[in-house]
Amino acid sequence: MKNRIRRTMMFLNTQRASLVKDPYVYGPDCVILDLEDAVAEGEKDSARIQLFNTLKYADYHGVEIFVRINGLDTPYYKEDIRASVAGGCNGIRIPKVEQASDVQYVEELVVAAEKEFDREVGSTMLMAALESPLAVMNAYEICKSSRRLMGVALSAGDFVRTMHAKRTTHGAEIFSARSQIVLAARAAGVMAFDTVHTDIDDVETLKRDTELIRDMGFDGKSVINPRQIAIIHDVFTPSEKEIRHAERIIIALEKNKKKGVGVLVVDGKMVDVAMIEGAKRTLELAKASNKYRGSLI
Ligand SMILES: CC(=O)SCCNC(=O)CCNC(=O)[C@H](O)C(C)(C)COP(=O)(O)OP(=O)(O)OC[C@H]1O[C@@H](n2cnc3c(N)ncnc32)[C@H](O)[C@@H]1OP(=O)(O)O
Ligand SMILES: O=C([O-])CC(=O)C(=O)O
Ligand SMILES: [Mg+2]
Repeated sequence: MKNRIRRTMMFLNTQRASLVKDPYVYGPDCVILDLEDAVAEGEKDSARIQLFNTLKYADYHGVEIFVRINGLDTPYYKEDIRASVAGGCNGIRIPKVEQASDVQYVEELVVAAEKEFDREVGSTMLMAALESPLAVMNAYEICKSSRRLMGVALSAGDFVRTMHAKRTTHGAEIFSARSQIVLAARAAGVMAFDTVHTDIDDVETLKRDTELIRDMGFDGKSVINPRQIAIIHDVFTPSEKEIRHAERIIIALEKNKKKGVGVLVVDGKMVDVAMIEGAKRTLELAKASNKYRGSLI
């Protein structure tokens, strides 16, 4: 499904059997089985075999599975795509996408693999990681490149490297990339994901960064460690007050639509039809966190 709640997408090293067997226990919204940078150069083939077996035989209890394939400048990506599609992953995350044609090229290989392995053509989603200045400049074209493209992600490690910038805790070096990516994604109607936070013990920065990207309009964040999941989900969970306010907006707007009234006051604030989408999203996020059981007051 192209649109659903995806607050966390947790990377794991496909080389390590202890990681791939049951990552769903940590409760991420999605996992990313990584064949790219987490896997050592000499282990690419064995990681791919482990990937296929995991996709085929492990039960992830409904947690969505993406595979990060190796880059299009490596000898590995074609076999990575075949193994991912043959195993039946939900989607492929393409690293270091620079232009729309990179996505379209991968799509051609995915179609061929879907036919080869009797998968429904069109069933494998794609997402693109934007990891360079050129990729960020081309963000809108990339977001519009394919009907299969579910979303785009900022990858700050490689972005900062290719910008000759320095990764900081205040994040000024990635602010323009974040802005451009979330704008492009929203304009194209796809989802936007923020980068990983590599300092696992720095909970304060992770929390602050997540609040920032939530307020900018991002849908979620890439994650490298299970300890980061609850922190991010917590930031994306609306408060009781926000839930009740969202409910009152929906009820009031529905009621007044019938009467031909477009603008009204709820909890002392002006609301109009433009706010209904935000209110519904608040309830979706509340449901995802098990904080809401559909009471509508
Ligand atoms: C810049 C990029 O490209 S990022 C994307 C590529 N990088 C990755 O995929 C790395 C993913 N993360 C990891 O491999 C690990 O979290 C590390 C190496 C960073 C740290 O590992 P650890 O020091 O073991 O972390 P920690 O002590 O918090 O682990 C706690 C438990 O969670 C497990 N765990 C840690 N990370 C993950 C993960 N990403 N997915 C699933 N399980 C994990 C550990 O195996 C451990 O399990 P155990 O208690 O049964 O032994
Ligand atoms: O996709 C990510 O967030 C991780 C990554 O590759 C990077 O930071 O370069
Ligand atoms: Mg990278």
